[in-house]
Amino acid sequence: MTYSLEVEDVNVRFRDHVIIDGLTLRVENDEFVSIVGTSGCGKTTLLRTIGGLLPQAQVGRMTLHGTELRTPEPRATMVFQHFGLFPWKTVEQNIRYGLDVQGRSNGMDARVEQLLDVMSLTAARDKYPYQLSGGMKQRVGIARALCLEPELLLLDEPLSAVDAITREIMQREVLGIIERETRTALLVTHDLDEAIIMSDRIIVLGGPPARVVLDVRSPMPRPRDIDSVRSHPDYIPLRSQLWDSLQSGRVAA
Ligand SMILES: Nc1ncnc2c1ncn2[C@@H]1O[C@H](COP(=O)(O)OP(=O)(O)OP(=O)(O)O)[C@@H](O)[C@H]1O
Repeated sequence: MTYSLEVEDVNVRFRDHVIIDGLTLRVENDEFVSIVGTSGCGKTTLLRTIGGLLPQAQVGRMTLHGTELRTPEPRATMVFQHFGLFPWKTVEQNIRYGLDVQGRSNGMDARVEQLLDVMSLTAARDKYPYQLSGGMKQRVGIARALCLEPELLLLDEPLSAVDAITREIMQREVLGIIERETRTALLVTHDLDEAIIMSDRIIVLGGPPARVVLDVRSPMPRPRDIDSVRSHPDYIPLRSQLWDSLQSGRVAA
């Protein structure tokens, strides 16, 4: 088994409040894994720990392709729920930001153009965030993360702040991107349908403290598209299984 990400024995507490207590997680190469769970069970805390954003987290072992992961690194890039765009930078400048910080901008013009094109942002390249819709801002956030060509994409409810129609459009786009770019990805979401549509594997967390209630592999093969997933005979049974696990995680918490 080739694991891309290995996280063993994660422990996080905020003061006396234990949020994660000895959780272990492994993600295979190019696997798209969703983490679902009721509000407050520790999903974002787990993602932030993996992204190196929680210095107080204690982790027995955390590696990406065998190399230790401790602090925020371009190898593991996060896309946040609230975009995190710089209001004074244009779309293109926001996408290039990570490259600029790392001094990697030279020679990356083709990559930036490709992402502008893939994200349907070419016509908006000189616009500022205040001139963009929620869905466009989110595409800029995802393009900025992809521009760094991360080995691991950490997605913290990246589609939660957009309306239902934009959300479905974005789901289709992100699915397409993941299929084309084959990235290992961890997605935190509240949305069971989104988890089923996007994922190779779904982990249901209960808690806090966060613990794995269910770890299930999708019966729907890649390449996936929303319509074929929704009409798949295993869609409803899988959704019921996830829902039951969510309830059991909540009751036992
Ligand atoms: N910086 C912090 N300081 C203190 N407590 C925190 C901090 N961050 C998170 N918590 C607490 O840790 C618990 C888990 O929070 P977390 O954001 O990880 O949950 P979540 O499962 O992502 O929730 P949601 O689905 O509502 O976003 C919550 O009780 C929250 O109040």
